[in-house]
Amino acid sequence: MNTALTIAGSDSSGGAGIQADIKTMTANGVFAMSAITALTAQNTTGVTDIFETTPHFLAEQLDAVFTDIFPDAVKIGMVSSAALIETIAERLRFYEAKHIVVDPVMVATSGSKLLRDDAITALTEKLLPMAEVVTPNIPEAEILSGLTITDAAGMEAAAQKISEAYGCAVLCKGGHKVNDADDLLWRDGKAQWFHGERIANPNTHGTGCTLSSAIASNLAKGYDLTASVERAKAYISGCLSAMLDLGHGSGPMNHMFELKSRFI
Ligand SMILES: Nc1ncnc2c1ncn2[C@@H]1O[C@H](COP(=O)(O)OP(=O)(O)O)[C@@H](O)[C@H]1O
Ligand SMILES: Cc1ncc(COP(=O)(O)O)c(N)n1
Repeated sequence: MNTALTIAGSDSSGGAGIQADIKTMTANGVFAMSAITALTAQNTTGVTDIFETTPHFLAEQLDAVFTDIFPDAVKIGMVSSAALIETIAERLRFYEAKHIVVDPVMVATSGSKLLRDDAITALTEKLLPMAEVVTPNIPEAEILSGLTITDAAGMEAAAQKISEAYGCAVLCKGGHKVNDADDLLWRDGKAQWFHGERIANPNTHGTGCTLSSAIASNLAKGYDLTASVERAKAYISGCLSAMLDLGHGSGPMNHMFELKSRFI
């Protein structure tokens, strides 16, 4: 069985973070492992507290995973401090980790901040250069590029700038647009668009976590980046189309929309 590791924060409400990642990897047929960067006290309406793992304990988790079951792909999500980012970069370089997908999580769908301001430089300088692909949403792409994005051309310009600055492919996600949900991949100087029908579902808690984990799962199974993004788009569209409605805020998605288990 192919294996994937998520390095991210725990979401107590189960819709985003480590929990979304493990559900996604499982539904996509890979064995999921985790290294937890922080515990969040969170639900669909917001984050009330964050308890960070120490860099030492994060390194211990990474050592435990890499020395036993080497992951075929790694997804990195919420990492709130520069010290934790540096630990991840150092350990992943040491183990020569393959197929690294970085979701530069900055703000939760509910509006709560998940990255300290002083950690942005560590993220760009240490993690992006190691990434096979980085998956910013539009506000994150604006911060990473320093550009304002108002249309498709703006997504291309920002993705190109980030890609050229840090030497990685960039998938600028279109979930924050109004008319469609088209995502743009900038790789090796070329743009490639992935069409997504906009689904009228207000429950989008965890969409970014889910997409990046689905991409990592597909890379783990041996698909190339284009096929991995295509398959991940189909997966997120399925999760959103299932129209799960839980909680009082922007709720989580249904990862079981196509599972045909006799235990469901
Ligand atoms: N309402 C929607 N309909 C269809 N796809 C969506 C919708 N909202 C988000 N997506 C897709 O979900 C993925 C995550 O996008 P986005 O919401 O922009 O990320 P984030 O959760 O990081 O803010 C992207 O592939 C995006 O196109
Ligand atoms: C622990 C954790 N990690 C990430 C997110 C971002 O979620 P989204 O995928 O909705 O941007 C979150 N809300 N909580």
